[in-house]
Amino acid sequence: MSTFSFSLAATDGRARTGTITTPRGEIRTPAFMPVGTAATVKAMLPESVRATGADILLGNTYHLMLRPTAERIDRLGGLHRFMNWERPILTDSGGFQVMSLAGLRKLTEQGVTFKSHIDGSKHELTPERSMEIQRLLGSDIVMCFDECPALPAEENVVAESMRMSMRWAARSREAFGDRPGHALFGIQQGGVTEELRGESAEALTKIGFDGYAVGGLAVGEGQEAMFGVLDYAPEMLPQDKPRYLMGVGKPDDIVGAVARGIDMMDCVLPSRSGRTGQVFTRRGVLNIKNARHMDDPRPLDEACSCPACLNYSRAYLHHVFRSQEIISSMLLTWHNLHYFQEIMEGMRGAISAGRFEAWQAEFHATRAEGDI
Ligand SMILES: Nc1nc2cc3nc(NCCc4ccc(CCO)cc4)[nH]c3cc2c(=O)[nH]1
Ligand SMILES: [Zn+2]
Repeated sequence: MSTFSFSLAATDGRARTGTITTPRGEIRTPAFMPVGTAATVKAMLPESVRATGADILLGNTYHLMLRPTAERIDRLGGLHRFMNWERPILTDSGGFQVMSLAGLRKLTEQGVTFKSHIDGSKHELTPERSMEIQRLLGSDIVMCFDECPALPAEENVVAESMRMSMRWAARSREAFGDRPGHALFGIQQGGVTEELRGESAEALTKIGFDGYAVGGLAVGEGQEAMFGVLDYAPEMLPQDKPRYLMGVGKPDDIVGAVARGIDMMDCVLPSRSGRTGQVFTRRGVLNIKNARHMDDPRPLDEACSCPACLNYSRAYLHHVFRSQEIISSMLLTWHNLHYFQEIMEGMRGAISAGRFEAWQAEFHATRAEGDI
């Protein structure tokens, strides 16, 4: 079947569970997307990413346009072939990464020009160019080209930025064209101001998209302010389309977002923190570099079935981390991604069974404070 569709299976309060069907496979929601920025989920083989339970991963327009370029990936058969991941890929549109990574940026109504953080070469991103890059990559879910204002920002600055992003959303939609089996997602902006979030949701719904992201969050506002926006923003978006919260987050951010109606999320946290020794478990967070693990024969998490927990002790993981051995990044990343997917699977089951409240209570109860 060469179409893209979303079907809701059950709801429990504001939480939802369902399936996104794409020509490259199904995505079970709520879904967590591992981040594969430079055509790899760092320290993981694609088959290992799949083994953690991921149905879809995220790629980045900004990084791939700079190196190896979208044209080269297209000539080599597209991003799926290039990175040996044949399941769905969502690509971010580049604007956010330009503002957080590139040098010498110039932002106009047309788009943004910038210098590569890799070699200083000059580049331009516009809604039209971002759509072309994501088409060359072969992305299954394409994100509109938007502008995410850095916080803190005055409300009038947020309003003007949001309105430009809405004009760019229309240009993105126009440039995307008609591509059966491929989806284009709009991105809601508006900071932490309910009226602006409503104006953005109205503008996007009028243009019409296959899914809708809540953008402009996880930019330093903190969990309380983020949840405050999520208390109203997701439900401003069409209820029959997937709702994607960009850049989130810690386990308790993810659970709180699903409880407020979010269907998809992505975050570098499990992979990036795995490389710094930070391990997420159902009883809280530990850092394997701490000397207290040096003689500990226990696994990271007695209840975890990932390869790190089945076959290695904390003592070993402490040793290879301290020794800066490559296997350290492999095992800790695998464990963290496995744990994040286990949270998603737990929520999908709980929402289906109408017991999400109880599941949330259990999730919060088992998280000890401090050392575990
Ligand atoms: N197109 C688009 N993309 C986005 C990506 C985002 N990513 C975030 N937050 C990521 C925050 C984040 C950054 C680093 C780490 C690792 C810490 O060790 C964790 C979270 N917010 C975001 C907002 C947008 C947005 O409006 N538009
Ligand atoms: Zn594990």
